[in-house]
Amino acid sequence: MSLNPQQQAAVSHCEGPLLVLAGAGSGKTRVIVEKIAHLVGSGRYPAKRIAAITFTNKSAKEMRERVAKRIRGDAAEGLTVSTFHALGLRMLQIEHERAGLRRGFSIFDSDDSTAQFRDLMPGAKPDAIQAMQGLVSRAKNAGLSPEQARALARSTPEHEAAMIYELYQARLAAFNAVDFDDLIRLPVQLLETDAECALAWRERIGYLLVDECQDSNDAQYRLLKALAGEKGNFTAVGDDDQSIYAWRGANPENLSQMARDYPALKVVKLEQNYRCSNRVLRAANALIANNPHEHLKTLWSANADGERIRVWECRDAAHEAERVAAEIQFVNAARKVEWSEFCILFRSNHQSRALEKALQMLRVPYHLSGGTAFLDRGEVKDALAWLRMLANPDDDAAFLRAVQAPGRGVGQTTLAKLAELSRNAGMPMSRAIESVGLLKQLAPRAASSLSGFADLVRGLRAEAVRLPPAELVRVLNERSGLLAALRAQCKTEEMFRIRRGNLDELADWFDGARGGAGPGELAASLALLSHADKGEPGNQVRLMSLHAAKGLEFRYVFIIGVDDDTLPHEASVEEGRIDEERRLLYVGITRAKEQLWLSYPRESQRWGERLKLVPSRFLAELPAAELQRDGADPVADAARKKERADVGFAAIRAMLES
Ligand SMILES: Nc1ncnc2c1ncn2[C@@H]1O[C@H](COP(=O)(O)OP(=O)(O)OP(=O)(O)O)[C@@H](O)[C@H]1O
Ligand SMILES: [Mg+2]
Repeated sequence: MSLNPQQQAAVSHCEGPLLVLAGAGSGKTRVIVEKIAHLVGSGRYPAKRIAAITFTNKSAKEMRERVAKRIRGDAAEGLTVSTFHALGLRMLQIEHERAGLRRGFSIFDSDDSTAQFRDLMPGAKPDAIQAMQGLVSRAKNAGLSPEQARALARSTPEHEAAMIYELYQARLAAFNAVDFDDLIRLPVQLLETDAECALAWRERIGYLLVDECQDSNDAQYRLLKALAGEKGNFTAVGDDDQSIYAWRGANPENLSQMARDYPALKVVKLEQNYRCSNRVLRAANALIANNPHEHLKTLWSANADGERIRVWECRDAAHEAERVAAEIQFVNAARKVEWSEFCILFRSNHQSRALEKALQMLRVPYHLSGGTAFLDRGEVKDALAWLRMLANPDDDAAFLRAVQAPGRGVGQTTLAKLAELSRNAGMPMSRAIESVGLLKQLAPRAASSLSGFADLVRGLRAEAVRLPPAELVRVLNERSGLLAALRAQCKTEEMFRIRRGNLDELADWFDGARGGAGPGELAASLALLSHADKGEPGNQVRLMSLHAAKGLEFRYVFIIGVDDDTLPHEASVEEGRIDEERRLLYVGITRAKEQLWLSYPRESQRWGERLKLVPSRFLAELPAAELQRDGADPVADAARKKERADVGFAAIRAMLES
């Protein structure tokens, strides 16, 4: 597979900033991989001075594997391939002192943050709390410090938000903790204000490559700029038609801002799509042409036309799921296709339920990304809270979770009182319980329970120094009482086996993590793993959301729920964000290499009532010549039916014979 001339130009341009702006499947990610190989191979940069930024941990892993295949031996050693957040975390771990943090600092997940906001806004409704949290997060992603936010505030709500931001940040500092947004904001602030530090990092990272650049937010773009410096030794690749994270603060404008910030920016466009069948590509082109464009980039493909896109109208979601499952089983048997070559995409996670049921019924093996939310499991969160507390005595949020997992007869009133006493004494809660004088002010039963807890924590802290992290997790699960509580909680042995499995998986993960890192650092990097990244799918049909499918490709792709309530999502319609929904479908369609199915239910159940659905408005934007609708071609339908029946019988015969 040789590179085309434009790709070659992108790979060999090594001095100064480069932006590759191109549509789906045109080889942008491939350019990044080849470029890393080129930079290392030509001796311009050793691998340890190169950092490639990807959008998810999953794509980071994939890129690492692709690079390992391209570069032989240990020449790739020390290469950084990570997400913006993981890079920010590493920077903070190295620069913790400059950033005002102590070793072992914690990362607050959004639940931890919400709890803080709730506390700072007593009596406020959940909606108001969520809105405030969003506002503060937006300020952080715009790279503002609390002081800057205050200076910029114009209205009363803005003043209020700036004030809450300041209080929230003070809490984080007291807990020796950062939140996800800080993982980018703090490194940016460091690099922008500390010239010496910036210089050191530019020395450390000589060349930067950023994939999926259209989905970076302002703070991430600033991190890129601060790391790349004025010379701008970077390669960014992106596609404004695939910007699907505006709701999370992504700003595709950064792509044009880049041209203003770097007058020397070289822009390379790629126009050949290597991924999709021609029909799929023509459909995708036609769809996205409905969005406003400065420059419409039309992709072409030398691939075969392929089969027409099937459009299915189904009775309801259950019927839709059954048809999809049956079709997959049919294609798998008839064309000898591996399960892992199929992918089913949906707009919202709840849509996977009907699919799972249908796939289970037909015994089709599948892997659901995101849905299992390993890190959201109560027992895993409990164990992580324990680890956080052991590594960071200042982390009150972790303390509060751990002291109640399992419950030890310490009620909310006592905990509130303890919080107050420790605040007055100027120490974190996990230290306050070491003080006999302080405990005396609590009810005797609770005090004795807390003092027992303090002994337990002291003992485990000693183990934490001694034991390898994975071993620590195992010891912790036993001694903390987490396992025993889990056993008592589970109604069946089977249930206990599954949930205990989650804890084992956590220990395994620590086993596999890079050597030398302490439990605190590991807990921090684990907090960064998005759910979609956990668990290795085998030879299984993939189920995932359209958002999670970005950058991936599959031979056979099904997109379900292409109705006018789901895609475009009704909330987006109300808020006038149709263009982003169209991009989302564009991303979905362009995942397909060989064949694509689009389906929608005629009705759905909502709050116990039947709701009539109409096909998505986007279906009307696809060229009719590329589609094959249900019932539109009776002859073809009949032929397929017969073929399917034959294969069906063959499958049953095979089953009976085996
Ligand atoms: N010059 C080439 N010759 C043959 N195949 C290629 C070439 N360039 C890329 N490909 C293949 O095309 C497919 C799409 O490439 P890649 O994933 O890099 O595209 P992309 O632009 O990153 O897509 P997306 O926008 O979806 O992220 C891959 O299977 C890749 O191996
Ligand atoms: Mg890509």
